[in-house]
Amino acid sequence: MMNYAAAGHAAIRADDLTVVRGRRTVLHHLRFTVPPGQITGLLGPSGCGKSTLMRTVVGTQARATGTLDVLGRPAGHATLRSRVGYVTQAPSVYDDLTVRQNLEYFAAILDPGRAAAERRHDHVTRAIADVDLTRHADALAGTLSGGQHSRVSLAVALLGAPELLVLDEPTVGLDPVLRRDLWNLFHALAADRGATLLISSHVMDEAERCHRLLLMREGEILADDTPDALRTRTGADTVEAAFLHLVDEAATAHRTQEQNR
Ligand SMILES: Nc1ncnc2c1ncn2[C@@H]1O[C@H](COP(=O)(O)OP(=O)(O)OP(=O)(O)O)[C@@H](O)[C@H]1O
Repeated sequence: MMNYAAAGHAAIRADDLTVVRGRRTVLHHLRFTVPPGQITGLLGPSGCGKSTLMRTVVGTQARATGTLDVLGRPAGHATLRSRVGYVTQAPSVYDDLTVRQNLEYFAAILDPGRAAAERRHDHVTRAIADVDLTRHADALAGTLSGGQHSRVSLAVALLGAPELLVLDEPTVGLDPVLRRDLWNLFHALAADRGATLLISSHVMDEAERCHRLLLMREGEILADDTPDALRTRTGADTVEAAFLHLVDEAATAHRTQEQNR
């Protein structure tokens, strides 16, 4: 896993990325990079295009134009399947299987065949331990609490030790203790395994926990920077205040442009 990060390439590189859904252009000519081995937060209000961008990164979004390279390959390339883990907002965990059975099921899809049985067993055991569900490994997923349930989805994404983890609002609905524990896990994955994490949230205080931020609004990227640099640049105390400052700045620039036409 460390090789890609060590080579110093961007984990994700977008240039002129545009995505159309239905009749609407949802992402407009995006250009950004996501560095390897770090946590990049994708933040912005509901409906700004975060999930669409994540779907495009993992290759499940149709009608994307421009360039989008993921771990050095075009997004959605077959070889990325085991290198990218993805947790959606609507996780696909089977409630009538135990935690371990769920993981075994997905591990068998990812790494099939009898010869891989031992490796699969190790990956499953490790993924369950990573999300701190070892004590619940034999519980039916349907009997778990909301927080435990979302950690099963995360464990599925961790199978096979992916180099890039794309997590769509992983902490939504979790209590503060679980949120903190999950963020600690995200940091450990980046620091100890060199994983790259792209994590969306519309909770601005989570921004402070990221190494870098992509701030989005209405399908555009308002800023691509570190939390510190954003606060310094805008003279704001918090990332939330910095975001609001950038929104106002963009609105003023837009009005000026319109007037000069
Ligand atoms: N299937 C679709 N057809 C047309 N437009 C869509 C479709 N799905 C989403 N959209 C639109 O695309 C825009 C971006 O949606 P997206 O789900 O990416 O936003 P988001 O930032 O992830 O929102 P949230 O934080 O609420 O999940 C929204 O305006 C939404 O209405």
